Amino acid sequence: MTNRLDKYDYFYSMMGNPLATFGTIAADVHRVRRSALGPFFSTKAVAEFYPQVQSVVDRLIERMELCAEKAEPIPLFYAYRCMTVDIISEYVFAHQLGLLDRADWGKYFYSAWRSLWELSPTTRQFPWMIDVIMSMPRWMTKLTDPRALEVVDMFAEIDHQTEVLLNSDPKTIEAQPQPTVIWELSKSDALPPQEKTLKRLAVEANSLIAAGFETTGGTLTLMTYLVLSHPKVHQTLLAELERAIPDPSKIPGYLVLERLPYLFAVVKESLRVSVGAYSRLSRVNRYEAMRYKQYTIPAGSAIGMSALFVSHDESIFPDALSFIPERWLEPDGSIGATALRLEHYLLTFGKGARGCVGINLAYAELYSVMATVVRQFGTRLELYQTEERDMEAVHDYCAGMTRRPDGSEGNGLRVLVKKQKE
Ligand code: HEM
Repeated sequence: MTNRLDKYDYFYSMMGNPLATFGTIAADVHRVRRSALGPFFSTKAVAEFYPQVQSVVDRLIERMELCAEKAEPIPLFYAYRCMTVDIISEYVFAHQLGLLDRADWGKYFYSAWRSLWELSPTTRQFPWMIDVIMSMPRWMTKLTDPRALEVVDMFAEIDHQTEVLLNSDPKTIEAQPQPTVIWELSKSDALPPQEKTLKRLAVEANSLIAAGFETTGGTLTLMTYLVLSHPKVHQTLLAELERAIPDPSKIPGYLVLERLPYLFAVVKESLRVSVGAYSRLSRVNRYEAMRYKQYTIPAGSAIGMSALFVSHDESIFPDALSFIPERWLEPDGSIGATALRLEHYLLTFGKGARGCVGINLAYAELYSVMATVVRQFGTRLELYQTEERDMEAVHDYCAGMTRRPDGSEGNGLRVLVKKQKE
């Protein structure tokens, strides 16, 4: 069978701009874009960028400490999303969108995005609606839904930052210790000139920020909840981190962290439980018919599968609805053949040519945040008025989404950090 599978344009029309790598429909166009983009998300590239990741995580910790002093609950649902936006925007165009500094923990920003996702089943049927929303004058958008202005303004800000970056002095950009993705793409020999226009690069920047923000923020939210609602897991993880990291202000790089067996198991099991994309990620073979068992699938048919069916398959993950990090480890608690076997069935990042390009960055964030938050706050960290229903994926907007965290449907993840004893 050919591996030239296109994305299914009907399915992706509601969320992917076809100019971006994510939303590219045709396999041959995608191959060119991915080959230019991929190297900036390799293990080596992410390791070079990692100090920036850790510095944003440290800012989160500082803000959490301030809340601890005032005995204020921390809306981690929002805080994690602020952090992931700031990290990915730093990498994409060397300019953080600054959500972590917002007094409201980016609640307004999230609410605007959320409205866009909630519209997505409708815009899939009527894709022209997106263009209508985007081309409305500001006053009309404000009148229709003031929250949508936040999204429209963010798109405009991303276009602006892309332009600022592309007009920067090369010496300033190239003096930075790590590459800046959009800058590097604009200079890439792997892309023809029409792929390096301001318009296309701004769409790519936009798409990278969208792809890297809710996904990683959502996984971190669920993972923190799972750890805190399983006291034995929390204790075991904390004990491992205390042994491996004697000084909590010196968190090692993620390539070191991912070798800590229990942390590794917590991250993998959280990814499995989170599922990622609940929808069937649809593909089309335009070129030839495909065979599945005794069936022939005609060329041009859409096919797809949801990761949910594998991550909840009892024959692979017994007691699949339970959170059991130990299932990833050998009986002696080490990482070995079991992890290798189960990894094959972990579809949260997708697989193959259209699998997640940001997987290494996502892992860097998951390991860094989990190690830092748990090691830093230890047993001072506890859930605050958060219930299982706040974590359930009850909406399928491609990614599974929880109830709105603004009190209208649920409350998201909130934690309390008890004040440090003098
Ligand atoms: C836990 C976090 C993440 C999860 C669960 C996740 C999941 C996925 C999945 C399932 C896909 C395949 C989508 C499809 O087939 O339509 C995908 C693609 C993609 N992801 Fe992620 N992702 C995560 C983090 C990130 C990050 C941090 C970035 C930042 C760059 C990113 C960028 C992308 C891009 C650009 C694609 C499209 C790849 C292509 O078509 O070549 N993701 N992701």
